[in-house]
Amino acid sequence: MGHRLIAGCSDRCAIPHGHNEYISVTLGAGPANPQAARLDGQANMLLPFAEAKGRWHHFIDTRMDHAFQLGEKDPLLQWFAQNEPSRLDRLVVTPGDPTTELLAALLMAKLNAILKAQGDRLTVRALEIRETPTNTVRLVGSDPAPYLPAVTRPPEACWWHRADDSTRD
Ligand SMILES: Nc1nc2c(c(=O)[nH]1)N=C([C@H](O)[C@H](O)COP(=O)(O)OP(=O)(O)OP(=O)(O)O)CN2
Repeated sequence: MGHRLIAGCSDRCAIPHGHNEYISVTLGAGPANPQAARLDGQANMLLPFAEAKGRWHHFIDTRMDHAFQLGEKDPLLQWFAQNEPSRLDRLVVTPGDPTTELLAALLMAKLNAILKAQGDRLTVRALEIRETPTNTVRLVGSDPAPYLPAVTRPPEACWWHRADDSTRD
């Protein structure tokens, strides 16, 4: 992925640069029906691994991999809108700078929305982003709300609360 941080980190961080980020997710039995966590003595799967991973991997592989993460006030957004509008869908637009902390919270919200749309059979227990070998952010639990910046628009107008593949509004 690529990104830049313009709100006060450092000159170095304000130059567009990239990281090979690794995102790890821990899932548990879903909240919809805790009884459903008991294995049935036959197939003995909460959900086939392929099904549990498929939707999320599709989002990560098609929308996060090689994306350019920009804060919603970054003037580079306007540049893409004017000069390369066909690439707008390759942007991940964030409320404020796209730090690792923020991305962890946004992606936890996105995964919550996706799992809910898949029937609440699984729930997030933790999400970790390793940005570099020396920088890792790990959110434990399933509620990113305490970390998400306050935004004035309703949840459905925020891509991270929608179960679709959007990464901007
Ligand atoms: N709290 C945060 N601080 C910083 C973040 C962040 O997401 N959250 N991000 C950055 C930049 O992305 C920067 O590119 C990475 O930081 P840095 O540690 O300087 O990266 P290095 O690969 O140079 O790490 P070294 O261990 O120093 O080699 C900055 N800060």
